[in-house]
Amino acid sequence: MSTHIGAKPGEIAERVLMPGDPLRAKWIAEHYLEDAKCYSTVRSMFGFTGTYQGVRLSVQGSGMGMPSASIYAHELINDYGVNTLIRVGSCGALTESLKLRDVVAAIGSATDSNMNRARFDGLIDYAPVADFGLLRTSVEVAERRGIQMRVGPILAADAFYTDRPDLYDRLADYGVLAVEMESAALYTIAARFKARALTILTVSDHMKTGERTTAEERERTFAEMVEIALDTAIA
Ligand SMILES: O=P(O)(O)O[C@H]1O[C@H](CO)[C@@H](O)[C@H]1O
Ligand SMILES: O=c1cc[nH]c(=O)[nH]1
Repeated sequence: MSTHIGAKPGEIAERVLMPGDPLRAKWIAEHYLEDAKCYSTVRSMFGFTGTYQGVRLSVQGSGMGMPSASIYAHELINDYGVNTLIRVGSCGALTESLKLRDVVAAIGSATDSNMNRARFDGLIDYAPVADFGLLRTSVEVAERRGIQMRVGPILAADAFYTDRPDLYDRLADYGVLAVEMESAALYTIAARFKARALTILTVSDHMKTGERTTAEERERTFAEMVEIALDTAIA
């Protein structure tokens, strides 16, 4: 096992879906994978491997925020040979052009995290971006499935609760669609270790209208996003 994942060598597939919520990982495994086997319960951050349409695939919870997601992305790639990571998460919409439950693919990720500033000695504003091939495939899959998926930049924020909603409005002026808490770290770590990464999100909260989904919906009802991610992962 690695420091935070209790799998034996070979128990994790090369392609992994990564929700923040470990119970969403369980739900995805139970609903979409055949012969799903739980390979890790360390910290209750569940991971499962099974097959989807005959292709071996894993689902691993990553927790909330960039420090947690960084640990799982790092260990999946470096300790288990994972080469494809697709985050399936929830997000807050920053623009009225998005509705609750819309699906968003993150082409790039702005961030207020200090992790990349530290990585580049505060001298470079590194631009974390999605793998182009995965992004293109996800767009094709969404079109094929008749799902309207928005593609654009998002914000990966360190804090869920903000004192500066004015900055969300300013980001929206610059085309940033939504806020979540992991994508910048995921894209950066994947780039560093030559893996492919993509973030697909469902709008669970709306910053402009105040609407929100329930915790149960966040765990279970993001099927369109999950199905796009599964088809993209095995393409
Ligand atoms: O639904 P998940 O994947 O956890 O993603 C979002 O939800 C959490 C906050 O509620 C953060 O992890 C954020 O990125
Ligand atoms: O990070 C997140 C995730 C969902 N909704 C938000 O407002 N923020």
